[in-house]
Amino acid sequence: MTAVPTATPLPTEWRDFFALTKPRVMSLVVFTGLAGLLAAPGSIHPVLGFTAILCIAMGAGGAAALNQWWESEIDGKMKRTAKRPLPAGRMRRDDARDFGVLLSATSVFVMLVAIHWLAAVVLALSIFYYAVIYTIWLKPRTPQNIVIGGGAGAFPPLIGWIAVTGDITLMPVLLFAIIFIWTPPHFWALALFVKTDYADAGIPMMPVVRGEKSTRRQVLAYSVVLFGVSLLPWLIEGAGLIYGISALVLSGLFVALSVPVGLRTTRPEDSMKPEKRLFAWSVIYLFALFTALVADRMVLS
Ligand code: HEM
Ligand SMILES: CC(C)=CCC/C(C)=C/CC/C(C)=C/COP(=O)(O)OP(=O)(O)O
Repeated sequence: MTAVPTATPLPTEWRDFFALTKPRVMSLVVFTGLAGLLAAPGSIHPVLGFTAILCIAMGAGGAAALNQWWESEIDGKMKRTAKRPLPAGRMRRDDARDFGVLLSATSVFVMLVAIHWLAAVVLALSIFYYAVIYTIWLKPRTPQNIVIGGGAGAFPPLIGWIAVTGDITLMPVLLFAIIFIWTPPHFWALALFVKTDYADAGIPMMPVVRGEKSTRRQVLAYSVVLFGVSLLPWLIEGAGLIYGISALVLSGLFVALSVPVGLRTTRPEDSMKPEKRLFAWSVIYLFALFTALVADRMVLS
């Protein structure tokens, strides 16, 4: 009897380089970039469209590698991140840096020669924003790191859109705004249940510096603003009814899940369930909202 061949796992080094790109987080980053590209008016040759998305993925992955190169010591102090390739000692720091620089530079270069100069400029800006402005400058200094730094993760739909149209209009700016406003409740929901991790690593995240009560109130406030901002593409008639109704339902649920987070008083015996639920929903929410945007565009055209 012949043995059925089983899939050989990637060699450890390859898996570690892949892990440096934060693949699970970046899947949503790339998805929102794809949604921006598909929702934009006009069309792009599928090969060029694929190239543009590949550039966003490489740029985001390269920036994530640079983020871990810079933070290897801090990552080693937190339970959530201690098993990453650098703090776990499975990779040399210089290799991670070189990998990050190579991916980032290649992504911008290919975007420039194959797609559009403006898409390349905005991609370069977002890599710089995440790797330098957020990681090196803001994150260790201020509890507003997420609010200002959130801009980095909001660029991909804008880049996807520019790849098709070559310019920036109100609609892609609104897509940027949705992710920008979504980021604080997404992250602070998580930070509320890994607060001690950040405190141990000396990172001034909002729950550590301002306390839980203030963070909870801010999560709720941002969620309410997100509700309004997510409806704007529909209100300005940049998207139709499929998007509008989806945004109403999805953002309504976002606010509904933020209420128990926002109004909860802090008691040591409390389980952290509401913030875990909100964090999980934040990820599903963005996938679903951008899917609705694309579905809407497909039906309209
Ligand atoms: C400054 C902005 C952001 C911060 C600080 C942040 C932080 C985090 C952290 C710490 C996690 C936990 C998972 C892990 O350890 O890797 C996480 C998960 C996640 N984030 Fe964010 N995030 C931000 C923005 C974004 C953006 C813009 C996106 C996509 C558009 C995103 C997508 C995700 C996804 C999909 C997960 C779940 C990953 C999983 O299933 O493990 N995040 N985020
Ligand atoms: C195209 C392009 C460059 C996109 C960038 C996308 C981007 C900025 C995503 C931010 C998401 C992210 C992994 C934040 C983690 O914060 P952290 O690094 O503080 O989390 P950690 O504590 O897990 O290291």
